Amino acid sequence: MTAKVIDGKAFAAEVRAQVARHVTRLKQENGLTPGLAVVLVGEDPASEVYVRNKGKQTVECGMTSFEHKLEADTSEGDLLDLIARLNADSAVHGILVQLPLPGHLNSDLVINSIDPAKDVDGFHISNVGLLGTGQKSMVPCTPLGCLMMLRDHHGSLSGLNAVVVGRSNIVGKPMAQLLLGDSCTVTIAHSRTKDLAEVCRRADILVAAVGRAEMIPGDWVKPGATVIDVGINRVERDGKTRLLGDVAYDGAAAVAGAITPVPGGVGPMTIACLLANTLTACCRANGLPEPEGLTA
Ligand SMILES: NC(=O)C1=CN([C@@H]2O[C@H](COP(=O)(O)OP(=O)(O)OC[C@H]3O[C@@H](n4cnc5c(N)ncnc54)[C@H](OP(=O)(O)O)[C@@H]3O)[C@@H](O)[C@H]2O)C=CC1
Ligand SMILES: Nc1nc(=O)c2c([nH]1)NC[C@@H]1CN(c3ccc(C(=O)N[C@@H](CCC(=O)O)C(=O)O)cc3)C=[N+]21
Repeated sequence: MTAKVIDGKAFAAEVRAQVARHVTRLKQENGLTPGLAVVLVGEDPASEVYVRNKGKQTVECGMTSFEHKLEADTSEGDLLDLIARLNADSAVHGILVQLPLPGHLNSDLVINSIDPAKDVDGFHISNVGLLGTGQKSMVPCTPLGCLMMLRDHHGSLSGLNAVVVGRSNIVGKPMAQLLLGDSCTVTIAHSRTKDLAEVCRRADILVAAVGRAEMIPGDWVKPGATVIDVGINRVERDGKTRLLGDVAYDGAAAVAGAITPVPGGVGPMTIACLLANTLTACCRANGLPEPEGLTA
């Protein structure tokens, strides 16, 4: 079997077009322009590329982008002051603080200082709790993008065996919650999991969010399974920097039913979902109906 390639780049372009249509209507009918503030502390080349892409796509969707680049040695107090100003700013509907933060900053404290209604990453403890109890929340962008692609491919996910490799707060855990919400039988695997190969082979849906280039070989994939590769690993090969997923793509694509590539899979969907969340936050803040199909 040769897997169907799930084209995250094309899917993301559709999501952004949908967001842009809603933004046009919000402007015309309600005089509102959704605004997204991105805060980057310190210099990390990969983060800067990501932040620049986000800013560009935010503007292309008709929204306002506010970028705040702070020195690596910014104090926690100064960062919390900035977040307080963004919380109070009615032109800002979404706030994203790029992670990881430099070591001297307490990221839990920083994230939990964001107004949960503006927490478009869905990392605030209130949003985590709401998601875990099946209540309306802000849903983390990467897992939301994965869920959209899975629903599109499968229709219903009910009763499928899903294995999520990785248990981080930003990908693995919220991904597992969303899959459970769609009635999958969910296993969360991690670095202490015994016989990971065997666990993976049971998966109808295999989500890899580890951060180790090509650690999941093709023979861990159940024939016909859907493989979602969240990993973004920069690797030097033949003197060039290449982007590799957590899954050994060629081997997995030979047995899977469907697979997301890296690049061009989950990454573009993450940014599209960030814009969708900003639109959703703007609608909620103004008591307007939420856009359909753009939330979990
Ligand atoms: N495409 C996108 O939009 C995004 C991509 N990413 C990428 O996804 C990947 C994961 O990110 P993130 O969740 O933040 O990473 P973290 O480092 O926070 O978490 C990695 C997880 O993988 C587990 N793990 C590590 N080694 C193994 C192993 N040998 N076997 C099984 N599990 C293992 C860890 O287990 P333990 O808890 O036991 O240590 C941990 O739970 C990275 O490549 C990152 O760049 C991240 C965010 C967005
Ligand atoms: N508060 C916070 N929220 C995040 O969502 C967040 C974060 N911090 N820190 C870093 C990770 C990583 N992440 C990516 C998003 C898009 C691509 C992406 O668009 N990738 C392209 C390739 C881009 C390239 O060429 O480098 C692709 O996969 O096709 C990658 C990675 C979001 N993260």
